[in-house]
Amino acid sequence: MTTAVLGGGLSGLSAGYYLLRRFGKPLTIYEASPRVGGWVRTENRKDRNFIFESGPRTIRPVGLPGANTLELVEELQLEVTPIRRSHVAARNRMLYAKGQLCMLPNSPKGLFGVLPPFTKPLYKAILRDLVTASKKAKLEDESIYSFAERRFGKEIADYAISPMICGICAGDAREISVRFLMEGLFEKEQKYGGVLKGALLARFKDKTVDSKEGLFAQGQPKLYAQALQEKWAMYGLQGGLEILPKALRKYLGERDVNVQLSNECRSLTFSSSGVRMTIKDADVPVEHVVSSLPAHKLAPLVKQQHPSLSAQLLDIPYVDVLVVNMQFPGKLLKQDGFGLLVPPVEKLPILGVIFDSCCFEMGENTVLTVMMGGHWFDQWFGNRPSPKQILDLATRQVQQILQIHEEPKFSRVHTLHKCIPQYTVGHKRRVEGIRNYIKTYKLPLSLCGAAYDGVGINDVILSARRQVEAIPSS
Ligand SMILES: Cc1cc2nc3c(=O)[nH]c(=O)nc-3n(C[C@H](O)[C@H](O)[C@H](O)COP(=O)(O)OP(=O)(O)OC[C@H]3O[C@@H](n4cnc5c(N)ncnc54)[C@H](O)[C@@H]3O)c2cc1C
Ligand SMILES: C=CC1=C(C)c2cc3[nH]c(cc4nc(cc5[nH]c(cc1n2)c(C)c5CCC(=O)O)C(CCC(=O)O)=C4C)c(C)c3C=C
Repeated sequence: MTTAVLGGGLSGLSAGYYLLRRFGKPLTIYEASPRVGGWVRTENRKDRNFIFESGPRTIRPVGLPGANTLELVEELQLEVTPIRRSHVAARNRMLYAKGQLCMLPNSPKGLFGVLPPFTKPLYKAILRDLVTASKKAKLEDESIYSFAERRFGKEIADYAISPMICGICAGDAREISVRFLMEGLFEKEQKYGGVLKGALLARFKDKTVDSKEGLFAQGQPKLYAQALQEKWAMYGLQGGLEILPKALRKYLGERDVNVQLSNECRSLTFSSSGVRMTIKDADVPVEHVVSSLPAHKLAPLVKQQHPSLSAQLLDIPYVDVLVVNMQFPGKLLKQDGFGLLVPPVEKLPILGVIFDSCCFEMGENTVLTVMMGGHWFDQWFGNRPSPKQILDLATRQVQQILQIHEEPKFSRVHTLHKCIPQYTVGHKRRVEGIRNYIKTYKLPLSLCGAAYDGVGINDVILSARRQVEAIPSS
């Protein structure tokens, strides 16, 4: 079978890896930009012993998706930097709320005291779940905010769930589907009438990889077993996360997979014998195409032949994020940790700050990443401020929140346009609709990537694997 992949981000490169394993060659990956990696981008200042990440920096070694990524990392022989559960970056997560830095509880003991910004001990929210009946009419979906408010109260929805959603998709919890992060809990609530019961059941699941999934023929990956044994909370890669797409590209190139950079796909035309891709101005036929493109980028490619599919793809919204990396000489943080999130009820112009130099060894540097915009991009940045204005704003916020009064010595401002999809209420149905359309019209097209089956690195790699495994053999 001749196959091609659209997009050389992590999902597209992973699709290439799994396609090579399943169908062999010929195989070509078409990437519009002059580099691989998509949103994964590292600036490694080896000369000064620090790293700036404009996209992701850590991966969670959790469950089947986590094990799957570790299998790939092992195959590519990459060096990981584990962050164990005992590490300060795993233990200390903060909120900036009500004018102060607040440490989130990191042990069951923390549930019994009154920890600002909360005004009641957190165990009371759990009790509330136990005594609150679920809605009489069964729900198919709802926002994660309304679910949390219903089960645990408004304070939890505002100060725990909403900032968490900012730290995963820069989105507004009032719009994001409960199925995005809490599908299991939501379904158990719908079935049993309570989340706690569901949570208890979920604790027994997912500790080990379910061999029934049939993903790992040789047993669970060694690195995953090590991560479980050593209690990793998350991990990075030595040299930064961009090492992963670069290593995938090298692996594929060494096996004669054609990775064509600066080769944008401009349209797709399907027929009974396969699909014709317009790559730049050339017409390229293949039997099957795997698209890892963001949904809004795939939509125009299919619009002429399949306007309804195109419209459904455009129904998946995206948001813009501003990322400001800053380096300061010396150790300046008063409190180490992973970073802080700002609950949207605070109405501040930032979503949060990541303390990169606490997560990873960066010598005598303080490296911070300030993230802004997301769902609230237009509200704060609709007047398109200059990079200098954005840097000044981020620097003032760092001064105010972290009491760091120096100016950063090195900095970078990135505007990430439409970088993260929003799984708004009804997302699961929308994705089913898109895939049903493809099935009904027997289009030789598979969809993977952040638009559909999860926005994290683990999700996009696993989605590539599952989509490749589901391609019918001709
Ligand atoms: C700020 C930020 C922080 C994040 N932090 C984390 C984190 O800590 N942990 C985590 O697990 N995940 C994190 N993520 C999510 C993670 O980065 C993404 O899920 C992942 O990188 C998405 O990969 P992808 O391949 O699906 O998409 P993309 O990276 O968007 O790749 C798609 C590729 O397709 C190319 N393309 C577009 N149009 C065309 C065309 N017509 N023809 C050919 N090529 C085309 C693009 O140039 C791009 O290279 C973060 C994301 C962001 C934005
Ligand atoms: C502490 C501050 C954080 C900020 C600010 C932040 C911004 C931010 N994050 C994403 C996308 C993702 N982040 C993910 C994981 C993740 N993010 C933070 C913290 C901040 N993120 C933490 C502590 C973690 C690890 C999660 C954990 O251990 O519980 C992920 C992956 C989620 C997964 O399923 O593994 C994504 C995706 C964006 C777009 C963003 C911009 C504001």
